[in-house]
Amino acid sequence: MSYEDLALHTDKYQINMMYAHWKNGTHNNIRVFEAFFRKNPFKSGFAVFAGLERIIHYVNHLRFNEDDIYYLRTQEEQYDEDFLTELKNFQFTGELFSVKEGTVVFPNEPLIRIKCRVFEAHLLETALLNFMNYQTLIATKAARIRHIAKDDQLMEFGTRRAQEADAAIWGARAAYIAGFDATSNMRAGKLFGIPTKGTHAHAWVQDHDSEEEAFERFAKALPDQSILLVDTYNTLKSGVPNAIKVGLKMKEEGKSLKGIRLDSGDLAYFSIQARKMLDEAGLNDTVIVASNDLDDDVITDLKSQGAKITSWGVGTQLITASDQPALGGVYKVVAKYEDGEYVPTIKISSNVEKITTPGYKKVYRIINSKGKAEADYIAMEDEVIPEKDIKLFDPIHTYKNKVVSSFTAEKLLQPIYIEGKLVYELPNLGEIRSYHQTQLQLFWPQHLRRLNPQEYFVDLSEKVWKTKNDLLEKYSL
Ligand SMILES: Nc1ncnc2c1ncn2[C@@H]1O[C@H](COP(=O)(O)OP(=O)(O)OP(=O)(O)O)[C@@H](O)[C@H]1O
Ligand SMILES: O=P(O)(O)OC[C@H]1O[C@H](OP(=O)(O)OP(=O)(O)O)[C@H](O)[C@@H]1O
Ligand SMILES: O=C(O)c1cccnc1
Repeated sequence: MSYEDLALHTDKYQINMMYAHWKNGTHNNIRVFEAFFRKNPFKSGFAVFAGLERIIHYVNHLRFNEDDIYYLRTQEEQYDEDFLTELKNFQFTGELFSVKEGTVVFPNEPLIRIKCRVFEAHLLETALLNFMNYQTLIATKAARIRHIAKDDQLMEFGTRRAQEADAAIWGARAAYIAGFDATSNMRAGKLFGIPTKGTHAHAWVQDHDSEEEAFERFAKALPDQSILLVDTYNTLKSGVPNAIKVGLKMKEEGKSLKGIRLDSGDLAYFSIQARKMLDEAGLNDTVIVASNDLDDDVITDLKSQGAKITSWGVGTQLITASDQPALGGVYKVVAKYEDGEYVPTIKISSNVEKITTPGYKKVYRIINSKGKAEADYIAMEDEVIPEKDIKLFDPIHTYKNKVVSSFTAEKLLQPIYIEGKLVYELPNLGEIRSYHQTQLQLFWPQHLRRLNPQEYFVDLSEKVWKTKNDLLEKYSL
């Protein structure tokens, strides 16, 4: 893959803060920032973390080139030349921890933690959130679709409606992580190794004198991908009968018609009728593929109507996350590193949800003796958590608590960069996809269901909880 120069892929206020720090001589102060989101998207009970690989590409290639420096000079004459020289020598020198792609994650837990010079931390914020927010959103939407599609085939068809080229390919990758089987985007296939699949468009049928001829020629050219689009003229009166004629000829030649695709009309009714017609003709192995503005809601409904569709092409609604077009992930400072110590900092808000959780922290997934996740548990980085009898309590209603006696505590944040050096071995996409499946096994179905899922708890250690409350008290006016 070729890498773009993304140093200026940031908000101007980040460069302004970098400048002001530099001017005041505070740019080398070490700070800890965390990226997290406050609310699950799509009223889901969870999200699926994605975006780390792109973040790693970004950090690895994070340099200001001559053009960038020239541009900055033209934009702000107050930027001192020595500051621009400092930018020329910029590289990430800090520490970055992250959860792995494919991890099932929840609101208000750190997904990425950065400890570095404040100068670097500011520059990274915008790009890092841009990648994490979009890819996590699409992976979560894809997981919801996979959840209801069960074992059916899912194909990602979104490129033509995606918010430009980057969204198309990284969205295809996020969808694959969360359980889609293939993408129609050949570039995504090439870059990431995602299996590619495709049928044909109406234009193919319209380009021939008859629908039957169109089907025959397509099937002859590509017997292994013979999925015929049957709705150009009349689905049940011409499309399906013509596909059956071709299917029977293929059968005589020892081949098989792989499928038909429905792309309009009542997909439940058409699929039920088409299934009958195909079965009566002995084409029991020919599958029915559907497309047309599908999403998890429509697929759920179609299944409840007994639709005979076993393969789904999903485009627009997935790639644009149309029922919630953004994940509100944020990046907040949580600690200052001063005189060898981490000093927790807090952001107070009248909106309780927006109050941050202070401190240089780590997060564990507490897994009980039955192999199920009980809660996530946020502790200070230097805290030693109990080996048994861990007390989990609701941070607001602390009387709601329980003790889990026997458990394993899995660390969610993995070291990615230490002192600016990449220490993480990037898994391949297949490994990420399988890891996501094993993640889902950890959770009870009530947390994973699509509608009104039960909340999964993200709890604080007593030390973190006390630190937060002490700071709240200190700053309460
Ligand atoms: N039986 C069904 N139950 C619920 N939703 C359905 C059913 N059949 C199709 N749909 C969905 O209803 C919507 C129909 O949209 P629309 O009216 O644009 O499609 P259409 O009638 O097939 O026309 P077009 O040719 O413009 O695609 C699509 O999202 C489709 O997936
Ligand atoms: O509906 P989506 O989930 O985005 O899936 C991709 C859609 O793209 C194609 O349609 P096309 O671009 O030719 O337009 P049309 O079928 O809407 O006319 C295809 O036939 C699907 O309907
Ligand atoms: O292969 C297909 O059928 C396809 C691909 C992209 C968009 N619509 C359909």
